[in-house]
Amino acid sequence: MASNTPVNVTVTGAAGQIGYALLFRIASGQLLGPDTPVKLRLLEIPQGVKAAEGTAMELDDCAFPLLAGIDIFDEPNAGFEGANVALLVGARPRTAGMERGDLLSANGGIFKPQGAAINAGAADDIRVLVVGNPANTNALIAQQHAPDVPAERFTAMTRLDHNRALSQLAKKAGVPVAEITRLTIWGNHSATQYPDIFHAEIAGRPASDVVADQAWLEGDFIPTVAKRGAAIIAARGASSAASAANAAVDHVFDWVNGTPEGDWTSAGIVSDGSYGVPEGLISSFPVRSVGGRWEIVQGLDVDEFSRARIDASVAELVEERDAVRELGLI
Ligand SMILES: NC(=O)C1=CN([C@@H]2O[C@H](COP(=O)(O)OP(=O)(O)OC[C@H]3O[C@@H](n4cnc5c(N)ncnc54)[C@H](O)[C@@H]3O)[C@@H](O)[C@H]2O)C=CC1
Ligand SMILES: O=C([O-])CC(=O)C(=O)O
Repeated sequence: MASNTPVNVTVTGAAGQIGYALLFRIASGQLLGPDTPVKLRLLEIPQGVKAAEGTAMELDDCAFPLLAGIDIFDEPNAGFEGANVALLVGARPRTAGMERGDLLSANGGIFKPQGAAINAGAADDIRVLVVGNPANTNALIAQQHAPDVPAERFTAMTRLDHNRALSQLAKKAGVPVAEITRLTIWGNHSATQYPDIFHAEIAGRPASDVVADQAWLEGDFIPTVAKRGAAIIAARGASSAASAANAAVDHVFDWVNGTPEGDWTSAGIVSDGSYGVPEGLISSFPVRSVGGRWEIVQGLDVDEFSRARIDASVAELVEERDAVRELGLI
């Protein structure tokens, strides 16, 4: 994507806590690389515009050489006009005691008009990352309302789960994060997600040999990663923000620039039926980014232990899809 023409990056929920952690990193060049100028298009609800203006003032004050402009909108058609990258962050965050299912109707309505606006006015090469929860199903709603945009351009963020899993496994194995490859998050960005270490490698050796601790895997690793969002809320009194922004940067950077040779990452992408995930659902898979497109890593053995966990998370995605269908959101 490197060129002198600025890339239009639309960020919804720009005045929120993830927005505040994200915008400065985009403007500094971390989203698209150090040679790509960006124009920011901040989309907020009317009550959020003033705070977004304040953030825009601070962005100005950073004098980022790659920041070619900032515009602020309170209407989706204007916000997504000409967008090359859209980060759909704006949504209602989960508060203590609330499960993602509760959020479906509160947030579903936001993503229908945003999908339609992307369909109407975004650039031909638009890439969409949905961060706002429930991310997979919100991405599905937006995608369903953008029939002229290739479905593969709509993705949901499970990179934060992936990074959390990397960090937990690195701690257990006593190795730097950089030595771990081929981890996978399967399914939904929710407590049913399945962080899978059975294909992961630690310095080139199977992670399950290096760790070889089934009790830790089942009783510690999987629940720690899957419930990390709730643990952060309990500790911080607010949901993950800087780590979520970091994961969004990682996701888009890899999508545009490719995943490292020999490794893969995790992203919620539209299923083509691989690994028994019903076609059309937006589910997390092991993915490589090649030539600017996500590809599902094929041919991995899925044993009974993994199969049951993938199936449980996918079943939740099916339930969410059916629920938003009933609400008339897709
Ligand atoms: N996928 C993931 O890994 C993660 C997802 N999240 C989710 O990200 C979302 C945002 O989180 P925070 O920034 O902490 O929330 P926040 O409440 O601090 O900010 C949300 C912002 O979105 C704005 N907004 C609401 N509706 C909008 C609309 N229709 N158009 C444009 N802007 C709109 C609000 O005015 C607010 O400024 C939440 O849904 C949260 O659950 C959070 C962490 C990780
Ligand atoms: O759990 C939440 O509500 C926020 C979130 O998605 C996460 O931190 O993974």
